[in-house]
Amino acid sequence: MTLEIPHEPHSAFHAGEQAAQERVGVRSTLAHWGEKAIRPFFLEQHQSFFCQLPFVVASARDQEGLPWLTLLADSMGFIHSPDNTHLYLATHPIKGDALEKAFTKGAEVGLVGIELSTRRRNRTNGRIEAHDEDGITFIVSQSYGNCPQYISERDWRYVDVDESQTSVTHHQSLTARMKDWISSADTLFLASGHPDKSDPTSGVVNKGMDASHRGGAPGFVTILNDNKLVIPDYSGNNFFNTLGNLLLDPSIGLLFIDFENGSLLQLTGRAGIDWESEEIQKHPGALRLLTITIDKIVQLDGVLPLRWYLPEGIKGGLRVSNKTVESNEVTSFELVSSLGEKLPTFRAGQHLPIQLSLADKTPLLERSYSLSNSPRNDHYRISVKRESRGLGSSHLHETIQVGNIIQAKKPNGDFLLKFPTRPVVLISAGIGVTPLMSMLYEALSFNSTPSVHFFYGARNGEHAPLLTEIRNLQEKHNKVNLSVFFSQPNEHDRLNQDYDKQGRITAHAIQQQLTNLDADFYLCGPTSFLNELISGLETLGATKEQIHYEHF
Ligand SMILES: NC(=O)C1=CN([C@@H]2O[C@H](COP(=O)(O)OP(=O)(O)OC[C@H]3O[C@@H](n4cnc5c(N)ncnc54)[C@H](OP(=O)(O)O)[C@@H]3O)[C@@H](O)[C@H]2O)C=CC1
Repeated sequence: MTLEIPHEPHSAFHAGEQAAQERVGVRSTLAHWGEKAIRPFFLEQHQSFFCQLPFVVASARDQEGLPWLTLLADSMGFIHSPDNTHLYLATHPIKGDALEKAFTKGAEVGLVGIELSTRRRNRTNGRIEAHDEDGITFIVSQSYGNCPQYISERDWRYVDVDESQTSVTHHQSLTARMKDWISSADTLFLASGHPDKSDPTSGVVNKGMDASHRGGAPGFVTILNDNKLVIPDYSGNNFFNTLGNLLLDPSIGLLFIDFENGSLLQLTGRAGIDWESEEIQKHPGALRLLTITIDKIVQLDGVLPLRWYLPEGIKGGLRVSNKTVESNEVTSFELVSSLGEKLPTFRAGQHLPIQLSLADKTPLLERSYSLSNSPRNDHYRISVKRESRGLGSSHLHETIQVGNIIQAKKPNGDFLLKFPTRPVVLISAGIGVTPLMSMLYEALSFNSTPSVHFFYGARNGEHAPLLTEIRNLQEKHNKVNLSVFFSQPNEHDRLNQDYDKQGRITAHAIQQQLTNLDADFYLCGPTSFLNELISGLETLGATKEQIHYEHF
C-alpha cells in the first residue's frame, strides 16, 4: 500500500503508524515522545515486571503468514531475563494451538505482559533468537509501558490442568458458545504486524508484530453475524501501533480468554477501519471502529493452568460526602465508606478505580482517577475534568450528587513519591495537577523534605483547579515555593498576584527558579508537556533517576 504522506524513516514509528497519527493530528507530538517512551532494551522495572508474571500474551504469524495470538502460561518464574535485551520463556504453546509451530528462530513476536490484579501492563516487540525443547529466547526491538486504562482488574490462582477436560477444535465461523463468550467479554487482545519482515541486521526496529490489549464494559464487542465483529477503538496512547499496522496490512488476530474456565478463543481475519462514519456514535465513547471479518477460529478449552476471578471491591461502596466545583471544567468528589468503615490506605500519586452505573441494565463503566487529597485523610478525593466525549466524567459531573454510592476498588498505581531526602519539584499542567496535589501533602508530612517547588501550569484563572488549595498550603508551610504559569491569561488575571509568568512551563524557567538541580522531579500533564519537560531537564543535566512521571 502506498501512503499519501511522506514519513520519517528513522522514527520509532513506521509509515503506517505515522499515517494514522497524522490523520488524527498527533504525529509531531508523538515523534519525540516515541524516542523517549519506546526503548530498544528493557528498563530494570520492565525486566522484573515480566519475570514475576504467571502468563504473557504473544502474537506471531503461523506458517501461512496469518497473525494469531496465544497466551503462554507456566509456573511462577517461567520467564527470566538474563540481560536487559532478552527474555527466556520456559514454555511452549500447547498442541493444536494456532501458534503451535510459530515460535521458531527469527520469528517476529509481540508480547504484552499484563498483571490483571494491579492493572499494570507493558509491551514489547522483537523476535525469537533461539528455541529449544524447554522454551524460547526472545530478543527485544521495542519495549514500552502502557497505562492501566480499560483494564478490568482480576485476581488469579493456579490450577492443575485436567487433560481429560481439555479439547482443541477448529472452526470457520462463530458458534453459539463463542457468541456468548464474545458478547460478555470485557477484555481481548489484538495481533497485527508490519507486512515486511524486519531484517535483524538493518537496525530498523519498528516493523515486527504487535500484541495489544483492548478492554471495555462487558459486551463492548458487537457481533454482526457468524463471521463479523465490530470493536470500538477508544482514546489511548495515540501511538496507533495496531491501526498503523492495519493501514499497511489488514490481517489481524484476536484472542478472547474465558477467565473462569481457563479457555482460549483464537481468531484470525481481516480488519477495516471506520475513522469517521455516523456508525461510531452508536458505540458510546468510541472514536473509531474496527470491523473484523473472521477467516479461521481455534478454540482451546480448559487448557490454561490459571483461573481468574473478579476481586472484591471496597465493601458497600463509597458514599459521595462532598462535591466541589474547582474550576470551569473540574469538580472534586470526596468519598467515604458507605458503611462508616476505615478506608484502605493509599499513597500519593495512586489512582482510584471506580465503577459507574450509567443506566439500569447497561454494563458498569470502569474508570480510574488520580486521588488528589492527602493520604492522611480519612476520605478519598478525586478531581475530575469534564471531557467533551467522556462518558465517565460527564456522568460524574451531571448525575452524581452528595449521598450517592459509587462502587470502587482499592487505590493502586506505581507513580509514587519517593521518601524525600532532597528537594521535591512538582511540575503540573492542566488536570495533571491531581496526583501532584496529593504528593504535595505527602511531601509536607515528612520532616525530611528540605523544600517543595511547585510549578503549576494552567490556561488561565478560570481553568486553574486546586490552585487556591496549593496557595493555602504555601501560606502555612514556608518549605513550599509556588510558581504559577498561565499560558493564556484572560483580562481579569493579574500578573504577580494571580499568576507569576505568562506562557507555558519550560525547563529553562524551572532552572531559573531552582538554585541547583539536585532534586527529584515529578511531572504530570499532556504528552507534549512531558516530552518537552523531560528532554529539557535532561539537557540541563538531570538524570533519568531524578525524573518521575506517568503517562496516562
Ligand atoms: N495520573 C496521571 O497520569 C494523570 C495524567 N493526566 C494527564 O494530564 C493531561 C492534562 O490535560 P489537560 O488538563 O486536558 O491539559 P490542557 O490541554 O488543558 O493544558 C493544560 C495546560 O498545559 C499547557 N501545556 C500544554 N502542552 C504543554 C507543553 N508542551 N509544555 C508546557 N505546557 C503545556 C497548556 O498550555 P496551552 O494553553 O498553551 O495549550 C495549558 O496551560 C491529560 O492529558 C491527562 O492524560 C491528568 C491527570 C492524571
